[in-house]
Amino acid sequence: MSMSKPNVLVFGLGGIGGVYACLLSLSERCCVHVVARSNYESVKTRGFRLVSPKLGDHDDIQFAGVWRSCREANESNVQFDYVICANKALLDAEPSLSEHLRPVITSTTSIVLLQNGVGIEAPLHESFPNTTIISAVVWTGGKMLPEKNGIAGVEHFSDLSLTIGVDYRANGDKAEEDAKLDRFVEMIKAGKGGCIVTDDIQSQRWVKVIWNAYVNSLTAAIRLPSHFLFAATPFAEQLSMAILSETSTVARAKGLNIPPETEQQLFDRCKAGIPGAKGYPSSMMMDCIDCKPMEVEAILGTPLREGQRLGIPTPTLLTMYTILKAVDLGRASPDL
Ligand SMILES: NC(=O)C1=CN([C@@H]2O[C@H](COP(=O)(O)OP(=O)(O)OC[C@H]3O[C@@H](n4cnc5c(N)ncnc54)[C@H](OP(=O)(O)O)[C@@H]3O)[C@@H](O)[C@H]2O)C=CC1
Ligand SMILES: CC(C)(CO)C(=O)C(=O)O
Repeated sequence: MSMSKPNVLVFGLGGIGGVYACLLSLSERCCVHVVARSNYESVKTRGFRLVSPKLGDHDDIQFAGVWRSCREANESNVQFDYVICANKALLDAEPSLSEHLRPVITSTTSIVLLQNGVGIEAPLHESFPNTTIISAVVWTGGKMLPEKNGIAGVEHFSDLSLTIGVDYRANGDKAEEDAKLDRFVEMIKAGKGGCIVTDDIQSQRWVKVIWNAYVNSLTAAIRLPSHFLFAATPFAEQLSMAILSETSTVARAKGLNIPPETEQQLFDRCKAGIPGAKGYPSSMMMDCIDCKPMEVEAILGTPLREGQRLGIPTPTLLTMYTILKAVDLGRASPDL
């Protein structure tokens, strides 16, 4: 890696990609390029705007490069030190994430995952065995804004923090991988983003997925925030604990560090809801309402399959997974 400013490519300029592309750009520690899809024309011609209580409001953030695809980004002849994946974690999508990224991955590129879900590193290790994969649990809130005066943008809300670590590759040089992580964390901190660095990113990812398997799946199934579950029937508590306990049991059986109070804490947080709101909404609920692909495989599929592999009964995960896969299929094939 050169000691000049690193080149960063953000793949997916949505809620989270938008916030981190702006944060890194404002840090002035790196050159930020983006691969955008629906907002490509607007970002290319007019720049991007950010609304954030922590980073301030900015109307004209200009990225070093705005590309339609990684292939196009590669044709610019820029070598990327970090490629940040902030698209939805869709493990069954075609083309796969690896296929999208392949043109920009060189021998010095690190991949950074800013995504929910588990089992998302494995296909990348398989495709790019010599590449450092940095994996982050995202606590930041970000949502795409409608265009204002023709300028696309993003709103940052709630936290601005990551729990982040290397998902170490087999036979890799740990010191070298840690140095790549440290350099990335420095850039995020220079941009005023919080980072908690961990040596055990998988345990952290699974704690988050225990929450997502619970809240995201139920709110997507009912297309309403979590308050309506508890208002509808006292059985909602039993269903909640079943999902929380099945996912936690799988994670512990994998040898991960899941504190014993996790299920109760997550249940209490969901039951209490966000002050002044009707419980918790979720990204999967929004995707379901908007008829967009849902992160079913990364949030429910991997825990379900890991449970089956380890001989752990997961009947509730099986139910939620199957129902949401069918909803996803219906969205993808409206004429069926
Ligand atoms: N938003 C949040 O507050 C939080 C999100 N997360 C996680 O972060 C990840 C990102 O979520 P979020 O930012 O909300 O998702 P969004 O749907 O807002 O953004 C994803 C972006 O990726 C773009 N994209 C997808 N495929 C391609 C492609 N082939 N080429 C170019 N761009 C592409 C989409 O483009 P297009 O606009 O065309 O669809 C969209 O702009 C997810 O895993 C989510 O679960 C975690 C915590 C909080
Ligand atoms: C923002 C948050 C934490 C809400 O549960 C989330 O991870 C999601 O919606 O996917």
